[in-house]
Amino acid sequence: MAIRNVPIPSRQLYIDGEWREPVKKKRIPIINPATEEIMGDIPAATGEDVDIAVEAAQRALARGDWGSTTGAQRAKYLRAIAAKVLEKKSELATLESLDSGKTLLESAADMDDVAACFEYNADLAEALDSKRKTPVNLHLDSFKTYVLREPLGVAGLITPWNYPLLMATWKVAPALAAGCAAILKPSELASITCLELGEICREIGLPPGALNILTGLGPEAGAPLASHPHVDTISFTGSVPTGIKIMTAAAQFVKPVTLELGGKSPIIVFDDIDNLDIAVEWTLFGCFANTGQVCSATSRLILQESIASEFLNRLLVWTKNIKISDPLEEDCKLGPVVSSGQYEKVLKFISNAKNEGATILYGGERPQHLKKGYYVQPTIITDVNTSMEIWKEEVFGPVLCVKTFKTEEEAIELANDSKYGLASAVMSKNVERRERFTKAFQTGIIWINCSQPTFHQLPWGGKKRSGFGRDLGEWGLEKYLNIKQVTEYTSDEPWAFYKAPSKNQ
Ligand SMILES: NC(=O)c1ccc[n+]([C@@H]2O[C@H](COP(=O)([O-])OP(=O)(O)OC[C@H]3O[C@@H](n4cnc5c(N)ncnc54)[C@H](O)[C@@H]3O)[C@@H](O)[C@H]2O)c1
Ligand SMILES: C[N+](C)(C)CCCC=O
Ligand code: NA
Repeated sequence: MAIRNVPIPSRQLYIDGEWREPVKKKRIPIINPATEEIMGDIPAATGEDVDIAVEAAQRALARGDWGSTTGAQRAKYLRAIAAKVLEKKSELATLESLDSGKTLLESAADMDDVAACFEYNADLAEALDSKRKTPVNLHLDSFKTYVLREPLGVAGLITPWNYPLLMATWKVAPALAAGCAAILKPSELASITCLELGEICREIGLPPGALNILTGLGPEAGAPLASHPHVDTISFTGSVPTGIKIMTAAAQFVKPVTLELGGKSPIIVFDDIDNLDIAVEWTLFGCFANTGQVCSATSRLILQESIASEFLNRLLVWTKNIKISDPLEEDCKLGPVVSSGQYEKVLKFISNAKNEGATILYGGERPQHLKKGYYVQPTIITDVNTSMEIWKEEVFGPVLCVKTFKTEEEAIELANDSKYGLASAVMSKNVERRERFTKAFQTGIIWINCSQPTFHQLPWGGKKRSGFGRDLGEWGLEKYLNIKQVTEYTSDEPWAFYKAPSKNQ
């Protein structure tokens, strides 16, 4: 399905329903991580453009064509966006692969997820109409009360590069479903498909200002959004250090934020599993899908000692079978990491692990057959202890570290031995054991006998240093709503708290 040489569209910022050149006219080159070549460029917004976009968003909220819409009306726009994404699926998937290095297979799956997420949020928007005004019965004659669910206002959405259009959609779709006006700031490392979302919004006639898309650098475009006094909420997905900066900036205005940050998630494999190969494949997928650049990657394998050597042997056989190539090649299962910076970072983690005394059981280097591009072999690291960097820090690359355990207590202690708390996986056929682990895991997402399957009906997010708040499901929409209580005094009788003045007073 690949259109191999899809031209890279040259776009401006998408503000107020049209393409606008950034005030400072700056642009950022787009680099193809598979070839290291410059393919085009994206506009670089600054604070001046943020101001213009915020004003456009405020106008959209004040105008009837967006600000007074019902959920059902907004659902029509969301469904039209979903249909356009599917119509342009092969072009968008190819652009996503060219920009981020993800395999075409995964980019195509992302586009299906993007469309499905817009459709799902269209359903939520429709359902919102019946929940817009909810009476609350106090069983009192003198008061009538109800609760209104209203759009919160202007939503700032700041997203990462690992699933460029999908992570944006997890925020754009519910923000629009809720009736907010949104400003999306995608990652400067992969913004092409997010700009194409602007073109889709233009084509389907989304009211001007309802969604604005500002590409640019974090400190120049993201920071002014986070600290803008008229941005009512920030929803962020990205790294912990940036999350801290955003929370600090938002705190100056007591602005609500939700943070979906990184992780170092465990996958525990017990010796009671029925089928070793099935568990091996989930282990690989859990850590090497999207070249390991997944916030929820289960990158710490915690393996029961009794099956460790057999499991690792099988893991090696499967790992050697992974096709590493240009992400547009058929059957490619592992593409390059996103950028030279990420490439250096991943290799540094591997060399630090070696220097700390761990063993590189497999991989650890650039694949021999690929001379250009930011490629790293899928890497398996053993002889790891819990004080090592490789055990504690998120690599965000195809690197799995392994520790063994004897008892359940040991396994759970190792699993929870992390400052992060995004996801955990357990592989076991014992139902009671699985329940014990589900309860004991200190994370927001639990996978049983699998790792990574994600459904847009379910809440997505973590605890501890992985952040707070949820994307997806009905929880993903709630954060874009203002909950307003209305209390009406319905009695004809005076309140009679104060002594009433006499007639001649
Ligand atoms: N929990 C999740 O759902 C999830 C999903 C994807 C990625 N992640 C995490 O994201 C990280 C990788 O993504 P990344 O490198 O793009 O993260 P990042 O924090 O560098 O960048 C994320 C976004 O923030 C912007 N940004 C950077 N500095 C900023 C500032 N000072 N103010 C405002 N915005 C700023 C960037 O331009 C980008 O758009 C990993 O740690 C990963 O775990 C988490
Ligand atoms: C589990 N998914 C679908 C790969 C999405 C992960 C989002 C964070 O990186
Ligand atoms: Na890129």
